[in-house]
Amino acid sequence: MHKGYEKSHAAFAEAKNLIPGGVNSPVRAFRAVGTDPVFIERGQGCRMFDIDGNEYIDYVLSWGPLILGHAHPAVTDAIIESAKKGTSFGAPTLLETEMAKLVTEIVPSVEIVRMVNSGTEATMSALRLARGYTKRSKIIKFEGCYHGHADSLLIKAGSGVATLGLPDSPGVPDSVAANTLTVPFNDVESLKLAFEKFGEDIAAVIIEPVPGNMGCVLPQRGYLQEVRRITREYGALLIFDEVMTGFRVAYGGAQAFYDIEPDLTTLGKVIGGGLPVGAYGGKKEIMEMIAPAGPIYQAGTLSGNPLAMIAGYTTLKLLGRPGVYEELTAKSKRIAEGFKEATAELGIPSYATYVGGMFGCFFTDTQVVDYTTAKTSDLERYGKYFREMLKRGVYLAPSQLEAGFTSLVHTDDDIDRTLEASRDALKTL
Ligand SMILES: Cc1ncc(COP(=O)(O)O)c(C=O)c1O
Ligand SMILES: N[C@H](C=O)CCC(=O)O
Repeated sequence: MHKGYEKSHAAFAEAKNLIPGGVNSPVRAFRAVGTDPVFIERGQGCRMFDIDGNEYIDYVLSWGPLILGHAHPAVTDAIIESAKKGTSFGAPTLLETEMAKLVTEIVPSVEIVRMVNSGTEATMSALRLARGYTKRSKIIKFEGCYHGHADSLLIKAGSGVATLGLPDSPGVPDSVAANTLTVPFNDVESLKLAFEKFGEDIAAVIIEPVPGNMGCVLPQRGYLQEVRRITREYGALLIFDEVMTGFRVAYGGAQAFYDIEPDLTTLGKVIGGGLPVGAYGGKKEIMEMIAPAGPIYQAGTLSGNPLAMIAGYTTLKLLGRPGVYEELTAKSKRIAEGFKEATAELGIPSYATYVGGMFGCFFTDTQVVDYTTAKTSDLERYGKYFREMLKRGVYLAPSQLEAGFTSLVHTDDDIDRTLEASRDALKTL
């Protein structure tokens, strides 16, 4: 039985006096879905439990990292054992080399890799590297793609920036913003035009190969190949931001799934197994421009932290078992197709996507291919759907403009219950 949200409401009221907006990352505030956030007490498997005693089947999974579910015993045990030996050394450890070896074996284009502490650090560092390597200033990003909160990437960004309607954040100097060009995703002609005009100045194109920060949007056939061809033609680096798609769309990420070789790759989320980690890697010739091998500076007091490394290493090892990505895909497919089927029966306009362990359920009858089409979704209807699902024990992303995630611990029964809740919730809209 639903136990209400009394304690969560009180906790949020108190938090708002002490933390900006009551949260440590804007997307957690539930602003786009017309309610207060629930405060979480604990997680186990695919379940989360809030402080009022409500239980949820979780499809946010800490925004992607928890592909093995909450508190996976192997990951938790590894963290505890590692913590007993010390929590940080600020000096090299053997595990960092093991981790680098594993990542370079899994991600096809990554020959050498540097660990950082978040996805934001990874993309910010990759851009500095691209600019230093090419000696050019401009970058291209795609409308509705989110690459973390570094200044030059907060232009027409997705995720919380889009949800809160803050397309260009105050505090980013005009001189920085001027070096970021934006084009629509899945639109080859716009990319060509940008290169025809500014080609000599463009250091890099940074792309979410499957954007997951405007809902889950799929690249159209041949699109990523064209992006690769054009960047090569103009001598700009292609950066695949696989912070979300890495180890989630396929073991080797979207680059393995779509068979594209980017010059640089950024990683985060799953690579940390639920602890704060990011990474960037790629061709040795480019990566060796990074200090101390080369002149481009990037550093981190806690980078390569032993707890984060062991959590990530244990997670990646477990993901290497046969059948993992087929299983994740089958689960995402059931969610997306179940949503599509129920909305069709009820005459509600909808569009749904999935790939690997990611899915998107949109309230629009427009095919969602970019940010403009993603925004044709009925955001109010999503808000109501979200609240009805929450009441029925299903925790979805608190914004239509975010992807959903499946894990290895969602069972068929969990998905049956989710689809049942979804059908009930849809009937109330
Ligand atoms: C594709 C992508 N890149 C970068 C980031 C930034 O990562 P972080 O939040 O760890 O800084 C995110 C998520 O936030 C993301 O989804
Ligand atoms: N969409 C973001 C990451 O993928 C959500 C995480 C955050 O900003 O807190």
